[in-house]
Amino acid sequence: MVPSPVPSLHTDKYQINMMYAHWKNGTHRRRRAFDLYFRQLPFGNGYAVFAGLERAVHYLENLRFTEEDIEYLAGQPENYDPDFLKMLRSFRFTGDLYAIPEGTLVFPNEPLLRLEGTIMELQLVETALLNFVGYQSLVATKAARIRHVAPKDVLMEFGTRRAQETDAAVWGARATYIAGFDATSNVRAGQLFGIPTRGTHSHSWVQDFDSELEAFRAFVRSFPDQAILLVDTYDTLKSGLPHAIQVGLELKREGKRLAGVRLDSGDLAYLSKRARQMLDEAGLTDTLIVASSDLDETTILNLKSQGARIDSWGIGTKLITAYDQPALGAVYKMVARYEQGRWLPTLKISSNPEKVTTPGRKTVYRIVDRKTGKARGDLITRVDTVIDESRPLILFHPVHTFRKKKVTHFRAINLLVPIFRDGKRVYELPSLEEIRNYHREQLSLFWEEYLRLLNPEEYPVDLSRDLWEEKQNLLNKIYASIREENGG
Ligand SMILES: Nc1ncnc2c1ncn2[C@@H]1O[C@H](COP(=O)(O)OP(=O)(O)OP(=O)(O)O)[C@@H](O)[C@H]1O
Ligand SMILES: O=P(O)(O)OC[C@H]1O[C@H](OP(=O)(O)OP(=O)(O)O)[C@H](O)[C@@H]1O
Ligand SMILES: O=C(O)c1cccnc1
Repeated sequence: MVPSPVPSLHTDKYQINMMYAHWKNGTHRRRRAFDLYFRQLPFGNGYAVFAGLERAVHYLENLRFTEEDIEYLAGQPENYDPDFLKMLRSFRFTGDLYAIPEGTLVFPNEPLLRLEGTIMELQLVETALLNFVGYQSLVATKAARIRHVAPKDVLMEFGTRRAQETDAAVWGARATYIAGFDATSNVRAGQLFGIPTRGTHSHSWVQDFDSELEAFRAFVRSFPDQAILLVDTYDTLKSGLPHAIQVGLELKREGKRLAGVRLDSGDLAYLSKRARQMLDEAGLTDTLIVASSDLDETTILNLKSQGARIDSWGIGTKLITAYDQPALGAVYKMVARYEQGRWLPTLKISSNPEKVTTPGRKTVYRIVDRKTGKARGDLITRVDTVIDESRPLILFHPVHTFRKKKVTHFRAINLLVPIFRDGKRVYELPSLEEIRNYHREQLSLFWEEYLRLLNPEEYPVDLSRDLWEEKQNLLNKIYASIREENGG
């Protein structure tokens, strides 16, 4: 099922104004190239998980200005020329898109998307693309951190009620599934994407009955074998668990099973250990223990270190809102201009050398050691660079250039694949299951040193020598011309 299209006006006003000014100047058809990337890893993690491509594809494919959009723009104080608005009626995305597949582990400064097209269309789409990729990659990365601390447990995404509105809830749920979550509570996300949906019940279910026992009996009657009973409405150890056990034993006598109990407050380590003991002593050894309540990777890791006996985790607020880092800070920068039949690299200078953009149309190779099957580093090259796998490759750090290494017996995997050519989609979107499996394979390419949660090793992302030199030359040229203009 394809979600409803993203409106073309889901953009910043300045994009429309630049489109208009280009149109007025007759420069709107200039061909340009942009890279979308981020500069810093979120949550102190050693990698990010790329997500957001599927939405970007639907968006670009369906990009249209409706009559209502045009009417709205006509009423704006900018007084757009009616001919410009007329032109928008037939507006379509006509450019090329290259992208890294969803689920890939990605690193700072690598182009995640490269777009080539008219300046007018490439300005328009900037905002929405940053919006999709930034948020979905952030949530996928947060989910990957949680999966890392609970590799074998059942992980359920419970965030919708705390999410930043509807789209964040459903696309966020999808991002968590890519990164290894097992299910979501959001039924619409299940319908749209085929993610398994799960649910227990709330405190109000228990409050709605005269007694907790009656509430539990009524619930399991509707879901024999599947019910998970929330045991903390009154008193977890003295009321909730004894009642759940009583109901569990009644089910057992009928040849059925109490699927689980959910702990939602108190000391989750202590309570889960006691719950396991009480359930086991009653013979309910296959009744699982689910926990929820403000969880994230740090709490889960702590609970595990305390010996918590929790089989399944329901995680909401801190996951869906990327609580400890609410934005990825992705950027979209012009990297090349097509002039007189050739692409000219362009860059944006910053006082911070790490923020100077890398000019030109580029791609990213993942260099994988053939013996160990592990990634040695990523290499950003010019788009037309072909890496000869039969010859040794020298990788060097783009800022600390003395940090070098020689790699032999490797595979060089080009991460950027064509998605659109001349506005036509040339890429078949993989299924969500394929993306999720691919993500798991991606993780196996990396040594644990890059994957650990705390102070991970920095994974090398290097520039090819010619690209590095091109950047230095362009920088020197720009500074020389600034000096000249300022009288040396
Ligand atoms: N043993 C534990 N070690 C570390 N953190 C824990 C442990 N048990 C629970 N927590 C976490 O401590 C926090 C407790 O939250 P809070 O103080 O709101 O209390 P609560 O028990 O959830 O009560 P209520 O839901 O009634 O407000 C939650 O984030 C929970 O995940
Ligand atoms: O804590 P989070 O990670 O955000 O997970 C979702 C929370 O949402 C529910 O609580 P809520 O108080 O909203 O409703 P309830 O009555 O069902 O407990 C649930 O019980 C979890 O505690
Ligand atoms: O199914 C649940 O237990 C659930 C779903 C969403 C939020 N809190 C709990």
